[in-house]
Amino acid sequence: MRISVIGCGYLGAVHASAMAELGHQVIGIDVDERKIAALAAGRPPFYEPGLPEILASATASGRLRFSTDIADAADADVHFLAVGTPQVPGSGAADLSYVDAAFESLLPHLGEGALVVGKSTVPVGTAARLASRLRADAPHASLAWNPEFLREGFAVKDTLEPDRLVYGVAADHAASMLDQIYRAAIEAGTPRIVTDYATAELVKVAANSFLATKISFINAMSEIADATGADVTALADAIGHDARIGRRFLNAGVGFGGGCLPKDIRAFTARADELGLGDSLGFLKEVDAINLRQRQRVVDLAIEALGGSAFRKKIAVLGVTFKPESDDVRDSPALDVAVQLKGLGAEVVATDPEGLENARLRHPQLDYTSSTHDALRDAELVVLVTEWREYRALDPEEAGRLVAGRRIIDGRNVLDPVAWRAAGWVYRGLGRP
Ligand SMILES: NC(=O)C1=CN([C@@H]2O[C@H](COP(=O)(O)OP(=O)(O)OC[C@H]3O[C@@H](n4cnc5c(N)ncnc54)[C@H](O)[C@@H]3O)[C@@H](O)[C@H]2O)C=CC1
Ligand SMILES: O=C(O)[C@H]1O[C@H](OP(=O)(O)OP(=O)(O)OC[C@H]2O[C@@H](n3ccc(=O)[nH]c3=O)[C@H](O)[C@@H]2O)[C@H](O)[C@@H](O)[C@@H]1O
Repeated sequence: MRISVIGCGYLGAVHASAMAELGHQVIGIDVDERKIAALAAGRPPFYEPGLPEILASATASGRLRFSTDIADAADADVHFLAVGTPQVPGSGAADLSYVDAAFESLLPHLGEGALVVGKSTVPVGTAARLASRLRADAPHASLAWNPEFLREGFAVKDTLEPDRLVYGVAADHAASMLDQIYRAAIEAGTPRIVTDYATAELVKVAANSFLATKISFINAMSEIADATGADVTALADAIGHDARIGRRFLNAGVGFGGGCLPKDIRAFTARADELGLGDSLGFLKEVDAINLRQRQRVVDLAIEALGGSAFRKKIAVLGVTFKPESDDVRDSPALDVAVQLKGLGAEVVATDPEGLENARLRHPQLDYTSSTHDALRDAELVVLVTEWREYRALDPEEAGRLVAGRRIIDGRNVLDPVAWRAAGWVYRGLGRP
């Protein structure tokens, strides 16, 4: 199939490369010239394990090209829309201006029988609106909504071997075209749900809302655990053995961040409000509030560990990205904690294996180092906020020789409290006695 992918960010660059890996002829389009130049040269503009390999092989084979000119997408049979849908500043609603602009720019280039496939996460009702636009101005083309469930850090595997495929379609031929694209996954047994536009749009935000709720649930339990001396990690293990609950996504800590979960639950709530159904999703506001409270809890624990004030104290912040195996710092709890501590007068030194470039752009006021040792050296407090493997593997004795005070806040509950305390550290996790 000839495919275009419009928007080559975290989602689109991986999707374009993975589609070429499957043997399709792909063109990636983006308005960002630097991004396109890097991708065309076979260099991913962000960190994603596995992407360099498939991008390099696909660009070298000629199956994958990139352009900033949407007219270069005109030959494609299928056009994936993968542009951003960020939060409107000051409101929870999704900003659809990028989707609308990309869609409008594509309209004049749609060939006979072309299929436009939405991948971006959008408020329910968006696909129906774009479909009616197609009927008016490009009736020879049609629309499908095919939400994406990939996780950063596992994006290549999740794209090539998804848990499920969801197609929101208005006609059978759209589903057949998508089947041709995803033939390899379908033949490998990937479940495929063919449904209407509204359901497909809702599946995506419902999935992210459920995941966010699961995390906030366990974080609420961690607050109760802290107040009662219980251990939230043992609690998660115990309830997680019940297959109906499941242990995954029950890790208490500084909470969820990133370019998706936080904005998606807010956009879903805003859409429900528009539909007059605000009460139905009222609990998502609580999910959001619990999540933001976790960041404050980490800051409060830090102050407490420092005897009541962070002023002029050196604090090593381990991690700036919203999760390991990604360089993404969008709505990162780790960076939020670092910024708050800096605001309280602390001398914050943040470190991260992959996220420093993005963090510097967003928060130039912080001090950064790429060396974990330099961050730890003479610190009076260590705050672990992103559980990169190298931080999980820190040796308490070795780290203890670098710091000025053996105090650590484990914002991800990933260290062994017994080992750290045995090495003389004051250890605090969230919901761990
Ligand atoms: N990042 C992720 O893990 C996932 C993201 N999503 C959804 O996918 C969408 C994209 O997310 P990300 O890739 O993370 O965002 P991103 O911000 O990394 O990428 C969006 C890209 O679209 C480009 N763009 C904006 N307007 C354009 C236009 N008119 N024409 C061509 N390109 C244009 C931007 O330059 C940027 O490179 C969002 O709706 C997000 O919720 C869904 C699943 C996973
Ligand atoms: O719509 C999206 O963009 C994507 O959002 C999430 O993927 P992602 O944001 O890459 O990261 P997750 O692995 O879901 O983690 C999200 C956040 O939750 C936090 N988290 C995760 C699990 C957990 O138990 N506890 C916890 O605090 C992570 O640290 C991270 O900050 C979903 O998992 C994907 O299925 C979805 O496609």
